[in-house]
Amino acid sequence: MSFVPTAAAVLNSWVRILGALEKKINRQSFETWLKPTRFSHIAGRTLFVRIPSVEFEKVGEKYADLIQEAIDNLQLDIDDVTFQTPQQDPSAPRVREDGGFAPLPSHSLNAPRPSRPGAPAQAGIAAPEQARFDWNAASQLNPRYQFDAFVIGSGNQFAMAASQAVAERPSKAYNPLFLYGGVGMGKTHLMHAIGHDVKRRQPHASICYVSGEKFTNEMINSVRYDKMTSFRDKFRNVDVLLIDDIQFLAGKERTQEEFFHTFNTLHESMKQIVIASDRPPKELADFEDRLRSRFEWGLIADIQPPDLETKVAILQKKAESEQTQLPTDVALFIASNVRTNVRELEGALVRLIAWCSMHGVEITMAVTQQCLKQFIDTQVRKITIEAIQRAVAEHFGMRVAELKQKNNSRQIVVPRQIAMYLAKQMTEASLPEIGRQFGGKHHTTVMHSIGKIDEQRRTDKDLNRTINKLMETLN
Ligand SMILES: Nc1ncnc2c1ncn2[C@@H]1O[C@H](COP(=O)(O)OP(=O)(O)OP(=O)(O)O)[C@@H](O)[C@H]1O
Repeated sequence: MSFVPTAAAVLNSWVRILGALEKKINRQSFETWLKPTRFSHIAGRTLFVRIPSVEFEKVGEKYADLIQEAIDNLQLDIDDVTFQTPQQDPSAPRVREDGGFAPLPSHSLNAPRPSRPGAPAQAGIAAPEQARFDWNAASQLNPRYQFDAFVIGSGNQFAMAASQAVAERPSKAYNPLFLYGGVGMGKTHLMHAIGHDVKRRQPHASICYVSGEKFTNEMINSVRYDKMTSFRDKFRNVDVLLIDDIQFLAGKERTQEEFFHTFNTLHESMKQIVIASDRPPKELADFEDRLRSRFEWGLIADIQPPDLETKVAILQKKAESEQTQLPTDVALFIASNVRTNVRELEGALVRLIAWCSMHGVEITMAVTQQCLKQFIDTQVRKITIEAIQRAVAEHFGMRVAELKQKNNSRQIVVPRQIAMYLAKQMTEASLPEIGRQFGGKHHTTVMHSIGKIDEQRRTDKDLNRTINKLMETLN
């Protein structure tokens, strides 16, 4: 079997190159030109490195020979190294001159603002004596969701770095931090990890983790039983508010209104807010603009599905925490057969471990294939054009029938083209068949739509993200 590099090995490639360069370059040059650079991602055999500003572009030229030498010596599978500023790679965090990350908007969003009447005047973490809801006693934090249990891969390293920065400097690094990504990608894990980490550094901090659904239900009950004062007191007096699945608030005007004030109070008193969602702020349909725009005040970090190496590393880490020996070929087999959802990946492993312990057998490839057969078979179930249409319509907040109409307004055309593209990618339907299922479109129209999305996807990051997300949902 060929060697599969671990996620850590892939991720650390730039760190390892830097390690080699550090030995060859004088200290001052290294500190000035190389230390502020960061690994960004790897695409194919190109390593992308983030640089704080265009001045750093010359790093590539200046140290080209030494970089190449390091790549050769370290036997890395890299043909090219590209240096990009955050502007060239807008999904990346900005890097300050001191090497830390700065918020995307250039003006400081974390500067103290005048307090609103009634808002706690003091910034930072308040003293423990303050009368408030006891979030410690009610702790919602899962002890397993810690930073060191989180496996870093190219799809989540940005979100991880941002979460760690927030945990280290609550309300000063990025406020709010908005994490988004598909189902089971680790958003909740990162939020809890932030909570644990803040708590470790500042034991008196009150950390509130709440889902959008729970926030809504508590609010409804408080209205019903005339307890709005204590509801407000509870959520507006925390040091760190971690609110998960914010998309649940879609269309719930009163809850949004309440959350808007909670957000303002906390932000103005320099308390940290972390929000998780299944989509970026601008795709949150049925949300008030004033809320959506606030979500964009700090830093937005997405989590992309894990690649194969990351999936293998996650499995190995989970097996380790269960004190189970997981052979590499088995880890690879599970990682390649279970699609992108980490929760399902874990589910497969838990099932395998339980099965082997019940039958008193070692984990081998044969046993794994037998035990996970049904699990894997359901994974490869067929995806239909109807399912694609439903997913696309739901994502864009429209009706399936609209995708099939003769309406050529932009709001309809783009989702329709995306749906046709997905139909081609994810089903075996022919172009005429796809055309038929979209209200009788000619196959050349279908071909044109697919070509258009295929091309745009390469340059339009948001579109690419939307497509990845839809594929993930459908899988
Ligand atoms: N990179 C990772 N390393 C280790 N475990 C991970 C990673 N990503 C996800 N997990 C694990 O996968 C499971 C699902 O993650 P989590 O609940 O955080 O996902 P989510 O993005 O919040 O999903 P949802 O949108 O369904 O709430 C958790 O057990 C989590 O620990």
